[in-house]
Amino acid sequence: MGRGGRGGGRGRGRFRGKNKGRGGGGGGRDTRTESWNDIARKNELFESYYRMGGFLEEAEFEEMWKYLASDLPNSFRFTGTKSDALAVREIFKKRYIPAIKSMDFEGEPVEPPKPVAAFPDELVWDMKTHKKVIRRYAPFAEFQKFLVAETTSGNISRQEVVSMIPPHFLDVKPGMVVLDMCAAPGSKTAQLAEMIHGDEEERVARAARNENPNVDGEGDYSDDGRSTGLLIANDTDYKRAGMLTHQVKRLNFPNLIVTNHDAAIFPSVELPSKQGEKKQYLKYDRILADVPCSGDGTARKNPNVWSKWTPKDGLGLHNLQLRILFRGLQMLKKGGRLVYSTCSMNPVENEAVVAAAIEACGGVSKVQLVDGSNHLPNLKRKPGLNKWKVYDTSAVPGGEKKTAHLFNNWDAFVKAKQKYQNEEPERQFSSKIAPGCFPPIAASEEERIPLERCVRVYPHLQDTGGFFIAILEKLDDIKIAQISASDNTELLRKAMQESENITPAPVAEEPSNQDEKPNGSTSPLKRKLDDSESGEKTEVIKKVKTVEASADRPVNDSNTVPGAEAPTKSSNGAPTKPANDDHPKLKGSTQQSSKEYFEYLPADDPSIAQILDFFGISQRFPRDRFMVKNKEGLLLNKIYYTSELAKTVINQNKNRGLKFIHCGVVMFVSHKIKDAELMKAPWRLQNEGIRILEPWADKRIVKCTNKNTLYKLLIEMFPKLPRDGSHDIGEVGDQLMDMEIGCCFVRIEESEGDDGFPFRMVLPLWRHPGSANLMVDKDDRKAMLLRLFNEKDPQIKNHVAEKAAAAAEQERRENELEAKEAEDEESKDPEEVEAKQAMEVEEEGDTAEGGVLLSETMEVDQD
Ligand SMILES: C[S@@+](CC[C@H](N)C(=O)[O-])C[C@H]1O[C@@H](n2cnc3c(N)ncnc32)[C@H](O)[C@@H]1O
Repeated sequence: MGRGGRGGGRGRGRFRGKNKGRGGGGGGRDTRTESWNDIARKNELFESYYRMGGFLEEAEFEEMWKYLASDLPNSFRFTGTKSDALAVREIFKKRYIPAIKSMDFEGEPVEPPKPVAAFPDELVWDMKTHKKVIRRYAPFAEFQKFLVAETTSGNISRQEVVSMIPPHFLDVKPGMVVLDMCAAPGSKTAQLAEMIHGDEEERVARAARNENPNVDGEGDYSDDGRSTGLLIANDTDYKRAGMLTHQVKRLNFPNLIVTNHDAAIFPSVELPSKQGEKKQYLKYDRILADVPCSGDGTARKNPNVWSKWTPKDGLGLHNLQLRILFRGLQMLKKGGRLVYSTCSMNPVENEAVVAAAIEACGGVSKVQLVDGSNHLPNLKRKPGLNKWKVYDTSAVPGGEKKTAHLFNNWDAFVKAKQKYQNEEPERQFSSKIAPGCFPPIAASEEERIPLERCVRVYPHLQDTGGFFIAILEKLDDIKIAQISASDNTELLRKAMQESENITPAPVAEEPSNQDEKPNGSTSPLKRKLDDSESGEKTEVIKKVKTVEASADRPVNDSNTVPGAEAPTKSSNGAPTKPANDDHPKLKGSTQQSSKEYFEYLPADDPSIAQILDFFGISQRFPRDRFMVKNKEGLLLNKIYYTSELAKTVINQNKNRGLKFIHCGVVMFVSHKIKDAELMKAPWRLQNEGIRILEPWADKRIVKCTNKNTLYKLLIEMFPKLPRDGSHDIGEVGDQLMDMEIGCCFVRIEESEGDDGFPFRMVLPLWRHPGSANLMVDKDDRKAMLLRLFNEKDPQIKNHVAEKAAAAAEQERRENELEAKEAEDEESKDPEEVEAKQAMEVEEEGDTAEGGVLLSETMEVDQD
C-alpha cells in the first residue's frame, strides 16, 4: 500500500501518531513529507508525563510547554581558531546586522540576530526568523549566501544552542586525550577539536622562532608547540560515521581518529609496551557520552516527537545509555572527567542512568558528580531531579484499552504487575522497566548521589531546546568485582566481555582488587523499598481506546501489543529502525566497513626528504608522521600527516580489530603534469595541511601584502606570468618571476585598516611556466571573495577551462560535421569515398606530430 493510504486522515488522536509512524507496513504517515507548520504540536501522553511528573511548578510548566510547541530560533557558532572566528564574526557584525535591522517581513521589522548570552566572546548567535524565511525571502539572500559560504568553508557551524553546551562542561585542555563516544554528525567533535587545538598556531610560530611556546603554562607543548592531544570520535552507525568523517575533514586536525564501534563495548586501545612487560592501554582525560536518546527536548524542530512520543521511547533506551556511560567511566583516567548528555528531558534517560552508572562503579567514592555552576555561568539552568516517576502504558493484546501508569518506585511497579497477574494475566507492561529506572535510595547522606548537580536546560529558560548534562569525575579505579553490585550486573559484565572480544588482548581495566569485596546484595546503594511509598501508587491516568487491529497492520504492531517493542516493518516487510531508536543492530557497529589502510612512511623516505627539502622545511619538523592510504604503502596520489599519538594508536591497533575509518590531514597531492619526473617535487601543498607546515618553511614563500593582488589571484585562475614580467598580479607576480616551477606558500599577514587583511592566511600557489594559480577550489574562492571583498556573485575566470571547453566544443562541431559528411558520402561513388578517407588519415597523422600539449591544459583537474 502506498504511503498514507490507509485511512488517509491525520493521526491527531492519542496513540495514532505513533501507531502510524511505526507501522510502516500499514501505510503509516511519514511526517517528514508534511510541512512542519501543519503538524499538530500536541501529544497527550507526552504532555501528561511532563505535567504530572512534577518536573516544574504548574505555572512554569505552562510557560515551558508553550515554548516547546513554538519554533526554535535559528542559531549558529563561529568556529575554528579563536582569532579566525573573531575576525569572521566582526565581518558579520559590520556587514549583515545593520542590513537585517533595516528589513521588514510581513509588515513587521525583522529582529536581527543577537549573541547568546550563555556563551563567551559573542561566538554563538541566534535569530527568531525561521530558517525557511531566511532561505526563501529575497531580502535575506545576501545573509543566506554568507551563512552558506562560511558553513561550507568551516567558519560557521549551524548548530542548536543547547547542543553546544556539553563540550564547555568537559573543560578540555590542549594536549588532552579525549573520546567522543557517540559523535555523528560531529558538531560537538568540532568543538572538542578546537579545544584540544587551543592556540596551537601561535605556539608553533613561537617554537619555530625558538621562543618558549608554553607561555601560559597550560597544556603539553613539548612537541614544539604542537598539541600532543588526541581526539577519537566514534559512532556505531557506519553511514553516520561517514557523515562524521565528512564534517571532521574540514577541521584539518591531525590529532583526530574516527572509529566505528558500538560505544557500549568500545574496544580498549593498546599502547606500545616493552617486551615482557604488562600491556599498556589508552586511558582518556576526557570523555563525551552524548548518547542516543528519545530526543523529546528537540520537539521544537522535530515533528516526530509530537506524532510519535511514547513513554516506551525512554524506557527502551535506558539500558543502552547505561552501558555506554559505564563503558565510558571504565575507560576514563583516574581524575578524568566525563560529560553525559542527552537532548531528552526524561529522567529515565538522564538522572536514572547517571545514578545507575555511579552505583555500578561502586558509588560516590569512585565516581562523583561535579557541580558545573562555574562553567558557562550565564547559562540559565535548573538542577537535576532527585525524585521522579516512571511512566508506562499497559494493555491486553488484542484488547482495546491502554492504561497509563506512573510508578514511584520499583516495588510499586512489581506490585502492580502482580495485581494484574491475578486479575488480567495477559496485560503487558514494558519489559524494559528495571530497578535502575527509578530514583536511587541511599543508605546514608554520605552515600547519597547528589543528582541536583546535574544540569537541566528547559526551552523557556533561554528560548532553546531541552537538554540534560551531567559532569562525572572518576575518583578511583573501578574494580571489576564492583560491577556485581549493580542491578544491571549481567548486562554490564557482558559489555565488558564483548569489549574484550573485539580486541584479542585483555581489557585495559584496573586489575580486580582481591581486598575489595563485591558489594553484592548488601550494597548500601541498592534500591530499596521506600516505606512511605511502599503501597502501589499506580495512577491510572485515563483509559483510552487504541486503534483496532486491522488487516493492513502487522499483527506485531507495537500499539496492539504494548511493551512488546516489536520491530517496525517497512512496506516490504523487512525490519527497519524505529524512528527514535538508535540501537545498534550488530555488536561492533551497524555495518561492516570496507577496510581502510593507514601505512606510515619511514622517517628516511627519500621522496619525503626531497619534498621537504624543496620547501626548505626545518629538520625540526617531524619526518616520521607521513602516511599513505594504500595497502602497499606507495606514494601514489596523496600524502597525509598525523600527530605522533595518532600514529602510535593507528600502528599499534590497526591489526587488532579496531575499525579506524579516518585519520590524517592531506599534506601533499601528486601534481600530474608533463615532465613531472624532471621536477624536484611534483607535489602540491594542500589548503588542509599548509598551516601545519608553513611555520617550518624557509623556501618558496611569497608574501602578499596588497589586497588588490589577492583579489586578482582569487578572481582569475591561471593569471598570466609572461617571461617579460608584464604580469598583472602585483608583488606576488614579481616574487614568482625568479621562482622555479612548482608549488609555493603565499603568506598573508594580518593588518589593520580597510585595505588590511582581517586575519593571517597561508595559501598554496602553483607557479607554472607561463602562469600562476592559487590552489583554492571554486567554493572557497567564492567564500573568500565574499568575506574579504563583499563580492556577492563573483564570476571566476579560468582561461584554461575556457580553452578546454572551447576545444571540446570545436571537436563536437567537427564530429557533427564529419557525421553529416559520412551520411552524404554513403550515396556517393565508393572509390571516391575510399580515396577521401585515405587522405584524412594522413592529415590526422600530421596534426598529431606537430601538436604540443600545454602543461596548463593538463591541469584542469587540479582544483
Ligand atoms: C545524539 S546523537 C550524537 C550527536 C553528536 N554528538 C553531535 O553533536 O553531532 C547520538 C549518536 O549516537 C549514535 N549511536 C547510537 N547507538 C550507539 C552506540 N551503541 N555506540 C555508539 N554510537 C551510537 C547514533 O548513530 C547517533 O549518531
